[in-house]
Amino acid sequence: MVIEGLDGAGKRTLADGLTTALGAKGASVASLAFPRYGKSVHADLVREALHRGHGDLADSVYGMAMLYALDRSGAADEIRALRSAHDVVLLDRYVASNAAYAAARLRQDAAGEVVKWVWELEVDRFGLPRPDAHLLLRVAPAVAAERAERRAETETGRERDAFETDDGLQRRCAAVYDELAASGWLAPWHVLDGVAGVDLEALATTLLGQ
Ligand SMILES: Nc1ncnc2c1ncn2[C@@H]1O[C@H](COP(=O)(O)OP(=O)(O)O)[C@@H](O)[C@H]1O
Ligand SMILES: Cc1cn([C@H]2C[C@H](O)[C@@H](COP(=O)(O)OP(=O)(O)O)O2)c(=O)[nH]c1=O
Repeated sequence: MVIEGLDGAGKRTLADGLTTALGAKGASVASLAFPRYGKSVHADLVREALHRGHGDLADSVYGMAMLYALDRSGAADEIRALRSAHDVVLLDRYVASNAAYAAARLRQDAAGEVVKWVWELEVDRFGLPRPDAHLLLRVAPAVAAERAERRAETETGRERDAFETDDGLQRRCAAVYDELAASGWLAPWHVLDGVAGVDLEALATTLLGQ
């Protein structure tokens, strides 16, 4: 089960809440967040590039997308193992993040070239496990930006990065996410209203009933 959405949408908060709600129903839950900072060299390079390290690396849409994909590729076996050991595996961001952000950066839509490239690279070539479903935590870009900014003020080590401070990118990314959800890209999508709030108990029941 993959949670997707803009920076600051509340994905980590949802993952924590859902883990508790699923656990209360007796389900065993494992979770993993991408990029795997501190666990994969590719993820650490991403973070450094987003904070202006490594020269002009962050300017390359395909270069950055390749690093995110390599991080996931290194986790493929772990995901498979978690899947066989747990009822639910919750992933905070996955392949669709690459599709949404790369398309938004290149001003393409969900039918564009880079979204196809992401699929060919990560699904066809790297053989990453396909999710059963996506949860799109949908909030207006302005709300996500405000939450990310507040988090940056209160949590150390969470300074907003090059993508998070780019309002235009976040707006275009929201539009691509909506298109990916509407087309059922890679797996079915459930759209959640991240402003009204999510009924965790009802969501846990729905997910376990699938
Ligand atoms: N439903 C919500 N209402 C208000 N604030 C929220 C909500 N969900 C998360 N937040 C806050 O917004 C910030 C970003 O949430 P987080 O879960 O870290 O987002 P993400 O993982 O999508 O970047 C955090 O400070 C969090 O406490
Ligand atoms: C996982 C992933 C993230 N991203 C982007 C989304 C975010 O703007 C950025 C960092 O990921 P994020 O999960 O938001 O990390 P942080 O803990 O720093 O908030 O990387 C991609 O472009 N492709 C991907 O595959």
